[in-house]
Amino acid sequence: MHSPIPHKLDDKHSGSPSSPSSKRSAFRPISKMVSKVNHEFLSRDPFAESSTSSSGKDRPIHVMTPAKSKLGGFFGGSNANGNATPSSSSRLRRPSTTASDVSSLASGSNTNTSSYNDSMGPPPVPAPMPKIRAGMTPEARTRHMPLPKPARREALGSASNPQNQNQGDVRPTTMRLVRTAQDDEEGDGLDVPMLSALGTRRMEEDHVDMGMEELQAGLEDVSLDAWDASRGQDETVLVTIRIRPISNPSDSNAWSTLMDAGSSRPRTIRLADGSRRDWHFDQILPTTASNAETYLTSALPHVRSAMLGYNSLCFAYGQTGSGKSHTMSGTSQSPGVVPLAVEEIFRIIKRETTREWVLRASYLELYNEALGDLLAPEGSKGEVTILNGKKEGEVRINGLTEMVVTNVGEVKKVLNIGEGRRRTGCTDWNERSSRSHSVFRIVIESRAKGGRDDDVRGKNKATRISTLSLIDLAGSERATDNKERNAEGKHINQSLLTLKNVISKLAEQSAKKTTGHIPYRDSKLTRLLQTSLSGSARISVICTINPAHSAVTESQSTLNFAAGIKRVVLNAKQTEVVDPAALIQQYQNEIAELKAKLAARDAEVAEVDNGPKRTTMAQREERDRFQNRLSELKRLILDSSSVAEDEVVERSGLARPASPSKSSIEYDKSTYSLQQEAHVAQAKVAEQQAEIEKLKRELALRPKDVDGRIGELQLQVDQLTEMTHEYEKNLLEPARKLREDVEAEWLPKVQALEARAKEKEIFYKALYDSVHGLKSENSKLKEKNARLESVQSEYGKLLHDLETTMNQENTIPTTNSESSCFTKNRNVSLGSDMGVLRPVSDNPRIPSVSMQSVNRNLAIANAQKGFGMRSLKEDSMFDLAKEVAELDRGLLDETF
Ligand SMILES: Nc1ncnc2c1ncn2[C@@H]1O[C@H](COP(=O)(O)OP(=O)(O)OP(=O)(O)O)[C@@H](O)[C@H]1O
Repeated sequence: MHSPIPHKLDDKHSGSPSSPSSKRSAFRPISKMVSKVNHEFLSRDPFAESSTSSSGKDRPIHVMTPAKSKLGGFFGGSNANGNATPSSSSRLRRPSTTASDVSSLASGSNTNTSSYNDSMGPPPVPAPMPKIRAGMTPEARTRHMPLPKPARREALGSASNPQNQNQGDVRPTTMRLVRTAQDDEEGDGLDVPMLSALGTRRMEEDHVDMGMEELQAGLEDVSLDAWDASRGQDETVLVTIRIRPISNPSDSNAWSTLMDAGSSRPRTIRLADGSRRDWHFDQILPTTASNAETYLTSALPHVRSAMLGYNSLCFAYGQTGSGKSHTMSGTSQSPGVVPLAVEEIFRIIKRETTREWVLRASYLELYNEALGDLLAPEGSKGEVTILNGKKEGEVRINGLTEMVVTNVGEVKKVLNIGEGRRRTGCTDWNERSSRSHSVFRIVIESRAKGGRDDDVRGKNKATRISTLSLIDLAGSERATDNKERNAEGKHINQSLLTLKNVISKLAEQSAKKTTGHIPYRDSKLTRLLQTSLSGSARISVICTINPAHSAVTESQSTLNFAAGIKRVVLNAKQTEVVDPAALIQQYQNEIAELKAKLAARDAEVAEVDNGPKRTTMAQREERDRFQNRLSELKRLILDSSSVAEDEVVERSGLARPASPSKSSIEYDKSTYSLQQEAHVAQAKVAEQQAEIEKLKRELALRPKDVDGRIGELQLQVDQLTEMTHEYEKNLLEPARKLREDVEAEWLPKVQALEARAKEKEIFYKALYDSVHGLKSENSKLKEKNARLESVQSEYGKLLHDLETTMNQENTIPTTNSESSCFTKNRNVSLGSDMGVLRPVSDNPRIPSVSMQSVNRNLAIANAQKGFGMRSLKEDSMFDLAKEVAELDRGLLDETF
């Protein structure tokens, strides 16, 4: 298989061919400039105002000046030399595809079913599945169609009105919103035709026929020119909304879609919560739409347009993680717009038998406001710059590598190289988020085959030159904690914001039919798209939205952008020019020259030597060179026979190596030429055989190498493990020693201190207990003392009372013996002569009554109570005396 031929764009021929042998210009590294960026991407939505202000303006108005409409350049046909003749640029109609489209798209992912049900659970992950046609019955339609709210809507008619009733339906299938005066006052922000003008049905079925079969059938056997002729005049951007499947199973679809009467696909979208704002677009693809369906409805017309000579642009726009890359690139199971478009290109080449083609592909990215060539040769800097084109508003790219491609496999190579170099990163929202805007571009040159000799030399032959640009924009996003992601995010948001501003201004000018300054230069993205956006390309925008409730704000912003770009009017022209700089022209010139040289050489040899056998080695080598170059050039110019039958039929074409291309056989070649060709072919076969053998040998050696390498790596791992152990040992040993020393020195001290502390604690406890005991004893003593005092005072009182009583009664029965005994023992006597009980003492200094003596006397008296000489008062005195004695004794005991 041949590799794509690199072809460098220089600043003289941006988008136009330069000699394949021309040297590549110098490269410089992709700059990683980080400029200050407006963080308010999501909040600053230029459409938020314009959409509300343009309420009721339902038709876009073309305002492009003729000069602008003819712009060429990077996305607008860089080879256009100004002689482009305006063709019947026409209103965009939905095309259909051929039978081969049908078969190729029917592989697995091309389901023919769609879901619009808000309340549905998560849709199935796209996977190969049989094609199901699940159209609604009229009954089902009727069952699911909600009745309009009475205050806002009224059915266009009732079941009794046959005008509003489909055959077989029991309810009207059309309804309309009635615009009330209140609506007009409030302004509902609608920038699209009111539903009243459209007649819509809310779709709640699980699966709806997307009309793919009709679409495909309609394109069958229709030539490109016939298809183009069937299109109308005016053209706007084809705007598709694609709702990705719900990723969180517990979430539900925040959006609902409505089907217009007579349309096979929904065109109106609104929030499922019933809010009044509707957005209206060319088509809305539900969560179940496959990549193939997306491609057929949204990109196929633009691929066809590009093959017809119209510059065409298809890009995906949407919040990060909403499915842009899935839509544009897809997977091997479900290829996206880019691989399907590539297949379509070769399918068309195969079908259009009257034309020949040259294709060249390039791939660039815009990362942090710096352009990078994704196909730049290894080691080169890949410097890419945007320059002004020949005409006002036209831009061209300088320094971009272009590969001449001849089959699907070569394009796959180009894509793989570019994809491999593209920057992606993990964000909070997308594990493999595109961190740059990427532009995959194919320049398509074609012209009619055959013609007069001078035509073959290309003098008078018109060439169609156009560019198909397929763009995967990076997604708008919020700030994160990651610095690098944030810096990238700022640049992404800045460029998308500028894109929004530019679209908003273009839409405004379209509506007002004015011209004015458009800030294309505010970002490289808009500068890159300038030629296309200014009207000279057919544009399709696939706006992807995430149906989650948490993403509603971002989705609304995306829908506003989509509504804005829908209002931009285009005026793309078919570029068919006589351009000597066209690559196909240069190739044809070179082929003609080589043919002439070879013919002259053959004639020379025949004349001199009458046969090829006598030619010199140098002559033979020169001839081989001519012949090889001729073969190579013929290979690069494609026609119907260049595309192998099986190359474009299978949907998985991109996943397998491309088949070798068939070159046309020339029956008028001389025997010598054929011999030479056979010789070259044999040499090539031998060379390839040697290469195969070499590869086989390498392959045979490989397991050993792998084992050896594994062994080496294992050794390294062991060494590293050992090093780690050593390191740990060395690092931990001093710490351990230090700990031991410190412990040895301080442990006894600490223990002694702890023991002392414990002793002190015990001592303090004992002290505390004894103080506590003393305190309590003290308080008891105080109590007893108080009681003693009270007893004493009572005793005194009683004594006093006794004395008083005795004085009054004057009689205490005593005997002489008793009183003498009493007197004798205690120096106290009871003077019987006086008749009163009073202390009697020999010592006149002894007080008359002493506590102790009385006590003793009374005790004695008590002992003598058997004599019966005491009165009642004496008894109580005895008791008291007894008590006092006890107290006395107690006090004495406690004291000692
Ligand atoms: N229609 C869809 N069907 C199935 N899976 C989808 C669909 N859309 C998106 N996805 C999945 O969602 C994830 C994010 O999608 P994708 O990378 O395409 O988002 P993005 O918009 O390109 O994000 P970013 O701007 O961050 O690059 C991927 O795993 C992708 O496979």
